Amino acid sequence: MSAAPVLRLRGLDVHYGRGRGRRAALRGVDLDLAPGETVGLIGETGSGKSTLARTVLGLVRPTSGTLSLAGEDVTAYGPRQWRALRRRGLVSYVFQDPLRSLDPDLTLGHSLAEPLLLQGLPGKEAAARAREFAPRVHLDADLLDRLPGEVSGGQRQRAVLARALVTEPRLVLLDEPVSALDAAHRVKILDILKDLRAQGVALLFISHDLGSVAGTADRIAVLHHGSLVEDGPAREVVTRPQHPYTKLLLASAPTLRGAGGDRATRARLRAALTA
Ligand SMILES: Nc1ncnc2c1ncn2[C@@H]1O[C@H](COP(=O)(O)OP(=O)(O)OP(=O)(O)O)[C@@H](O)[C@H]1O
Repeated sequence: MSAAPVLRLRGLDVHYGRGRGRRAALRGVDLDLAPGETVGLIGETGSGKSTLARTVLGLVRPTSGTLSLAGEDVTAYGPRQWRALRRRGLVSYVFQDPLRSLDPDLTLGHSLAEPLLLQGLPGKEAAARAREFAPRVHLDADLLDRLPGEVSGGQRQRAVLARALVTEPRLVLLDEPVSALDAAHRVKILDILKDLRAQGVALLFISHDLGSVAGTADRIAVLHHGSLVEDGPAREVVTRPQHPYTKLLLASAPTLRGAGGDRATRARLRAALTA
Protein backbone atom coordinates (compact mmCIF):
# COMPACT_ATOMS: atom_id res chain seq x y z
CA MET A 1 0.00 0.00 0.00
CA SER A 2 1.44 3.38 -0.88
CA ALA A 3 0.76 6.27 1.50
CA ALA A 4 -1.09 9.37 0.24
CA PRO A 5 1.37 12.04 -0.94
CA VAL A 6 2.21 14.85 1.44
CA LEU A 7 2.51 17.17 -1.53
CA ARG A 8 0.72 16.85 -4.84
CA LEU A 9 0.96 19.35 -7.67
CA ARG A 10 -1.05 18.86 -10.83
CA GLY A 11 -0.76 21.03 -13.92
CA LEU A 12 0.47 23.92 -11.79
CA ASP A 13 0.80 27.21 -13.67
CA VAL A 14 2.02 30.40 -12.02
CA HIS A 15 2.18 33.75 -13.78
CA TYR A 16 3.60 37.06 -12.63
CA GLY A 17 2.52 40.46 -13.89
CA ARG A 18 -0.44 41.55 -15.95
CA GLY A 19 -1.32 42.34 -19.52
CA ARG A 20 1.67 42.50 -21.82
CA GLY A 21 4.04 42.15 -18.87
CA ARG A 22 2.56 38.80 -17.89
CA ARG A 23 5.16 36.02 -17.68
CA ALA A 24 4.87 32.33 -16.87
CA ALA A 25 7.12 31.28 -13.98
CA LEU A 26 5.75 27.73 -13.73
CA ARG A 27 4.12 25.77 -16.53
CA GLY A 28 2.03 22.64 -15.99
CA VAL A 29 4.12 21.26 -13.12
CA ASP A 30 3.17 17.79 -11.82
CA LEU A 31 5.01 16.70 -8.68
CA ASP A 32 4.32 14.25 -5.83
CA LEU A 33 6.15 13.80 -2.55
CA ALA A 34 5.37 10.73 -0.45
CA PRO A 35 5.87 10.63 3.33
CA GLY A 36 9.54 10.03 4.14
CA GLU A 37 10.61 10.82 0.59
CA THR A 38 13.38 13.29 -0.28
CA VAL A 39 13.18 15.04 -3.62
CA GLY A 40 15.86 17.34 -5.00
CA LEU A 41 14.38 20.17 -7.07
CA ILE A 42 17.10 21.43 -9.37
CA GLY A 43 17.28 24.31 -11.80
CA GLU A 44 19.37 27.31 -12.71
CA THR A 45 18.62 30.80 -11.51
CA GLY A 46 15.24 31.96 -12.81
CA SER A 47 13.99 28.43 -13.53
CA GLY A 48 11.13 28.80 -11.02
CA LYS A 49 12.40 26.99 -7.90
CA SER A 50 11.55 29.79 -5.45
CA THR A 51 8.21 30.31 -7.17
CA LEU A 52 7.38 26.66 -6.61
CA ALA A 53 8.43 26.86 -2.94
CA ARG A 54 6.47 30.07 -2.39
CA THR A 55 3.39 28.54 -4.01
CA VAL A 56 3.59 25.50 -1.70
CA LEU A 57 3.83 27.89 1.26
CA GLY A 58 0.78 29.85 0.08
CA LEU A 59 2.73 33.03 -0.65
CA VAL A 60 2.02 32.94 -4.38
CA ARG A 61 -1.31 31.93 -5.87
CA PRO A 62 -1.39 29.47 -8.78
CA THR A 63 -2.98 30.69 -12.00
CA SER A 64 -4.29 27.21 -12.70
CA GLY A 65 -3.77 23.60 -11.69
CA THR A 66 -4.08 22.13 -8.22
CA LEU A 67 -2.02 22.02 -5.04
CA SER A 68 -2.79 19.49 -2.29
CA LEU A 69 -1.07 19.16 1.08
CA ALA A 70 -1.52 15.95 3.06
CA GLY A 71 -4.60 15.10 1.00
CA GLU A 72 -6.21 18.55 1.43
CA ASP A 73 -6.84 20.53 -1.76
CA VAL A 74 -5.61 24.00 -0.79
CA THR A 75 -5.55 25.53 -4.30
CA ALA A 76 -8.38 27.97 -3.67
CA TYR A 77 -7.37 28.93 -0.13
CA GLY A 78 -7.37 32.65 0.64
CA PRO A 79 -4.86 34.47 2.89
CA ARG A 80 -6.80 33.73 6.08
CA GLN A 81 -6.98 29.98 5.39
CA TRP A 82 -3.29 29.95 4.51
CA ARG A 83 -2.41 31.71 7.75
CA ALA A 84 -4.37 29.08 9.69
CA LEU A 85 -2.67 26.32 7.71
CA ARG A 86 0.79 27.78 8.35
CA ARG A 87 0.06 28.04 12.07
CA ARG A 88 -0.67 24.31 12.11
CA GLY A 89 2.96 23.86 11.10
CA LEU A 90 2.23 21.13 8.54
CA VAL A 91 4.72 22.61 6.09
CA SER A 92 7.86 24.45 7.10
CA TYR A 93 10.89 25.85 5.35
CA VAL A 94 14.56 26.46 5.96
CA PHE A 95 16.02 29.36 4.05
CA GLN A 96 19.49 29.56 2.65
CA ASP A 97 20.96 32.03 5.08
CA PRO A 98 20.86 30.93 8.74
CA LEU A 99 21.80 34.38 10.00
CA ARG A 100 18.89 36.09 8.35
CA SER A 101 16.44 33.38 9.45
CA LEU A 102 16.92 34.20 13.13
CA ASP A 103 16.08 37.45 14.87
CA PRO A 104 19.45 38.73 16.17
CA ASP A 105 17.76 40.18 19.28
CA LEU A 106 15.96 37.00 20.32
CA THR A 107 17.61 34.15 22.22
CA LEU A 108 17.66 30.85 20.37
CA GLY A 109 15.14 29.55 22.91
CA HIS A 110 12.75 32.39 22.06
CA SER A 111 13.12 31.77 18.33
CA LEU A 112 12.39 28.09 18.80
CA ALA A 113 9.33 28.71 20.94
CA GLU A 114 7.84 31.28 18.54
CA PRO A 115 6.12 28.86 16.10
CA LEU A 116 4.56 27.09 19.10
CA LEU A 117 3.34 30.38 20.58
CA LEU A 118 1.72 31.11 17.19
CA GLN A 119 -0.10 27.80 17.49
CA GLY A 120 -1.54 29.09 20.75
CA LEU A 121 0.61 27.19 23.22
CA PRO A 122 1.09 29.04 26.54
CA GLY A 123 4.54 30.64 26.98
CA LYS A 124 5.85 28.23 29.59
CA GLU A 125 4.74 25.17 27.69
CA ALA A 126 6.23 26.50 24.42
CA ALA A 127 9.56 27.20 26.16
CA ALA A 128 9.60 23.74 27.72
CA ARG A 129 8.76 22.05 24.39
CA ALA A 130 11.54 24.04 22.65
CA ARG A 131 14.04 22.97 25.32
CA GLU A 132 12.95 19.36 24.96
CA PHE A 133 13.20 19.53 21.17
CA ALA A 134 16.69 21.08 20.86
CA PRO A 135 18.66 17.84 21.48
CA ARG A 136 16.80 16.21 18.58
CA VAL A 137 18.81 18.38 16.22
CA HIS A 138 21.95 17.96 18.37
CA LEU A 139 21.60 21.46 19.77
CA ASP A 140 22.74 21.67 23.36
CA ALA A 141 19.81 23.02 25.44
CA ASP A 142 22.30 25.21 27.37
CA LEU A 143 22.72 27.30 24.21
CA LEU A 144 19.07 28.34 24.16
CA ASP A 145 19.73 31.31 26.42
CA ARG A 146 22.19 32.78 23.92
CA LEU A 147 21.65 35.19 21.04
CA PRO A 148 22.38 34.04 17.44
CA GLY A 149 25.54 36.17 17.45
CA GLU A 150 26.86 34.27 20.46
CA VAL A 151 26.95 30.79 18.91
CA SER A 152 28.89 29.18 16.06
CA GLY A 153 27.67 28.99 12.46
CA GLY A 154 26.87 25.30 12.78
CA GLN A 155 24.93 25.82 16.01
CA ARG A 156 22.99 28.62 14.34
CA GLN A 157 22.13 26.35 11.43
CA ARG A 158 20.86 23.72 13.86
CA ALA A 159 18.77 26.35 15.65
CA VAL A 160 17.20 27.30 12.30
CA LEU A 161 16.45 23.64 11.64
CA ALA A 162 15.02 23.20 15.15
CA ARG A 163 12.75 26.20 14.60
CA ALA A 164 11.50 24.72 11.33
CA LEU A 165 10.92 21.31 12.88
CA VAL A 166 9.56 22.09 16.33
CA THR A 167 5.95 21.99 15.07
CA GLU A 168 6.63 18.48 13.70
CA PRO A 169 5.83 19.31 10.05
CA ARG A 170 5.01 16.63 7.47
CA LEU A 171 6.86 18.49 4.70
CA VAL A 172 10.01 20.60 4.95
CA LEU A 173 11.33 22.77 2.11
CA LEU A 174 15.06 23.40 2.30
CA ASP A 175 16.59 26.08 0.13
CA GLU A 176 20.27 25.28 -0.58
CA PRO A 177 20.26 23.56 2.79
CA VAL A 178 23.86 22.59 3.31
CA SER A 179 25.80 24.58 0.75
CA ALA A 180 26.83 27.27 3.25
CA LEU A 181 28.29 24.80 5.71
CA ASP A 182 31.72 23.30 6.02
CA ALA A 183 32.09 19.55 5.64
CA ALA A 184 31.82 18.65 9.35
CA HIS A 185 28.61 20.62 9.83
CA ARG A 186 27.21 19.30 6.60
CA VAL A 187 27.54 15.70 7.76
CA LYS A 188 25.71 16.48 11.02
CA ILE A 189 22.85 18.23 9.26
CA LEU A 190 22.53 15.38 6.77
CA ASP A 191 22.34 12.94 9.70
CA ILE A 192 19.54 14.98 11.24
CA LEU A 193 17.70 14.99 7.94
CA LYS A 194 18.13 11.23 7.66
CA ASP A 195 16.43 10.80 11.05
CA LEU A 196 13.57 12.97 9.86
CA ARG A 197 13.04 10.87 6.78
CA ALA A 198 12.93 7.76 8.92
CA GLN A 199 10.13 9.43 10.88
CA GLY A 200 8.14 9.93 7.66
CA VAL A 201 8.86 13.61 7.06
CA ALA A 202 8.99 14.51 3.35
CA LEU A 203 11.84 16.81 2.31
CA LEU A 204 12.11 19.03 -0.75
CA PHE A 205 15.72 20.12 -1.31
CA ILE A 206 15.92 23.12 -3.59
CA SER A 207 19.23 23.77 -5.27
CA HIS A 208 20.90 25.00 -8.43
CA ASP A 209 23.61 22.34 -8.01
CA LEU A 210 22.60 18.85 -8.99
CA GLY A 211 25.76 17.47 -7.40
CA SER A 212 24.86 18.78 -3.96
CA VAL A 213 21.64 16.76 -3.74
CA ALA A 214 22.48 13.73 -5.88
CA GLY A 215 23.72 11.71 -2.92
CA THR A 216 20.90 12.63 -0.57
CA ALA A 217 17.71 12.70 -2.62
CA ASP A 218 15.61 9.67 -3.51
CA ARG A 219 14.34 11.46 -6.58
CA ILE A 220 15.53 14.39 -8.64
CA ALA A 221 13.16 16.76 -10.40
CA VAL A 222 14.61 19.24 -12.88
CA LEU A 223 13.01 22.62 -13.61
CA HIS A 224 13.84 24.43 -16.83
CA HIS A 225 12.11 27.71 -17.77
CA GLY A 226 9.26 26.83 -15.40
CA SER A 227 8.64 23.31 -16.74
CA LEU A 228 9.59 20.08 -15.05
CA VAL A 229 11.68 18.46 -17.77
CA GLU A 230 12.79 15.41 -15.79
CA ASP A 231 11.63 13.60 -12.64
CA GLY A 232 13.08 10.23 -11.70
CA PRO A 233 15.08 8.18 -9.20
CA ALA A 234 18.25 10.13 -8.31
CA ARG A 235 20.63 7.42 -9.48
CA GLU A 236 18.92 7.15 -12.85
CA VAL A 237 18.81 10.90 -13.42
CA VAL A 238 22.53 11.12 -12.66
CA THR A 239 23.63 8.11 -14.68
CA ARG A 240 21.11 8.29 -17.52
CA PRO A 241 19.79 11.83 -17.86
CA GLN A 242 17.10 12.05 -20.54
CA HIS A 243 16.74 15.76 -21.15
CA PRO A 244 19.53 17.90 -22.67
CA TYR A 245 19.09 20.41 -19.83
CA THR A 246 19.75 17.72 -17.21
CA LYS A 247 22.84 16.70 -19.18
CA LEU A 248 23.98 20.32 -19.07
CA LEU A 249 23.40 20.53 -15.31
CA LEU A 250 25.38 17.33 -14.83
CA ALA A 251 28.21 18.64 -16.97
CA SER A 252 28.23 21.80 -14.84
CA ALA A 253 27.96 20.09 -11.42
CA PRO A 254 31.16 21.00 -9.58
CA THR A 255 30.55 18.57 -6.73
CA LEU A 256 29.69 15.52 -8.79
CA ARG A 257 32.82 13.42 -9.15
CA GLY A 258 33.45 12.34 -12.70
CA ALA A 259 30.53 14.30 -14.09
CA GLY A 260 32.27 17.57 -14.81
CA GLY A 261 32.09 18.16 -18.55
CA ASP A 262 34.47 20.41 -20.41
CA ARG A 263 33.55 23.82 -21.70
CA ALA A 264 32.96 22.54 -25.26
CA THR A 265 30.50 19.88 -24.01
CA ARG A 266 28.56 22.51 -22.07
CA ALA A 267 28.49 24.88 -25.05
CA ARG A 268 27.17 22.09 -27.27
CA LEU A 269 24.42 21.22 -24.77
CA ARG A 270 23.45 24.84 -24.36
CA ALA A 271 23.24 25.25 -28.15
CA ALA A 272 21.00 22.16 -28.36
CA LEU A 273 18.69 23.70 -25.74
CA THR A 274 18.23 26.96 -27.55
CA ALA A 275 17.93 25.46 -31.04
N1 LIG B 1 7.56 38.76 -7.80
C1 LIG B 1 7.86 38.55 -9.07
N2 LIG B 1 7.35 39.33 -10.05
C2 LIG B 1 7.63 39.13 -11.35
N3 LIG B 1 8.43 38.15 -11.79
C3 LIG B 1 8.98 37.33 -10.87
C4 LIG B 1 8.74 37.50 -9.47
N4 LIG B 1 9.43 36.53 -8.80
C5 LIG B 1 10.08 35.82 -9.74
N5 LIG B 1 9.83 36.29 -10.98
C6 LIG B 1 10.33 35.73 -12.26
O1 LIG B 1 9.88 34.38 -12.36
C7 LIG B 1 10.91 33.54 -12.88
C8 LIG B 1 11.26 32.44 -11.88
O2 LIG B 1 11.86 33.04 -10.73
P1 LIG B 1 12.24 32.22 -9.42
O3 LIG B 1 12.66 33.21 -8.37
O4 LIG B 1 11.15 31.30 -9.08
O5 LIG B 1 13.51 31.39 -9.93
P2 LIG B 1 14.60 30.54 -9.12
O6 LIG B 1 14.80 29.30 -9.88
O7 LIG B 1 14.17 30.42 -7.70
O8 LIG B 1 15.88 31.46 -9.21
P3 LIG B 1 17.08 31.65 -8.10
O9 LIG B 1 17.84 30.35 -8.11
O10 LIG B 1 17.87 32.79 -8.68
O11 LIG B 1 16.45 31.98 -6.79
C9 LIG B 1 12.09 34.47 -13.21
O12 LIG B 1 12.01 34.81 -14.56
C10 LIG B 1 11.84 35.69 -12.33
O13 LIG B 1 12.38 36.84 -12.89
